[in-house]
Amino acid sequence: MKLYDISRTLKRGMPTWPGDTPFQYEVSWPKSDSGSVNVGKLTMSIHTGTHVDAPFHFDDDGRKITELDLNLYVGQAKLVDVSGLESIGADDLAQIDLTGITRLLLRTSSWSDPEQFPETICYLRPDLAPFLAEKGIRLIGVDVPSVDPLDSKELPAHHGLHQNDIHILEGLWLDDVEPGMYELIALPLSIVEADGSPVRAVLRR
Ligand SMILES: Nc1ccccc1C(=O)C[C@H](N)C(=O)O
Ligand SMILES: [Zn+2]
Ligand SMILES: [Zn+2]
Repeated sequence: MKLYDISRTLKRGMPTWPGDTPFQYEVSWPKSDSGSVNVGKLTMSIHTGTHVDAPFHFDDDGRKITELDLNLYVGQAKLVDVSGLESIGADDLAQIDLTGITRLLLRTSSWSDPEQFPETICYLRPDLAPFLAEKGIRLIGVDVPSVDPLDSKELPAHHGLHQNDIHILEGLWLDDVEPGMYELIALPLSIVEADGSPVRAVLRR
């Protein structure tokens, strides 16, 4: 069965949130020194590329990544194209059949240059979270670095999704997949205390 990779490749120089830790991978202990192996070292912000936000990211009392239900990151998902919208609210999804859908992936196509951090993105309006919760959705995935506007400090979409028990997956790469139903696999790493985790996200028909 074909796997569609919907993750962004992690590499030096890749875009990160302004002021955040740059991504770096290096062989910190080369074979010539260790005598047997090359040993790599990774430095990165958790919010680089394709990643899961844990509630602790935006709420000091929120759950950490190891406390989240793994079942939400594996299973049936619907990929919907909402390209061309400035933001997404309940009205924009009213015509889409979401019955029985637990995981919803939104292709906004609003991060035009993947080599640069975007200046503006399509964001989720506050009325979306209660609407999705009512439909039974527990996980939302987007192809942008945030579900809120990039200059937002209050983060209404993050908080609204959290209040409605909807988990957040950000920075997906959805350009190479057709809208439709898939199996999603996007498991966060088990990092104690962490506010999120990078994921390798894939879809399977
Ligand atoms: N990495 C950051 C560094 C500084 C300020 C914000 C961030 C974020 O990642 C927030 C964003 N709203 C997010 O979706 O997770
Ligand atoms: Zn994030
Ligand atoms: Zn976020």
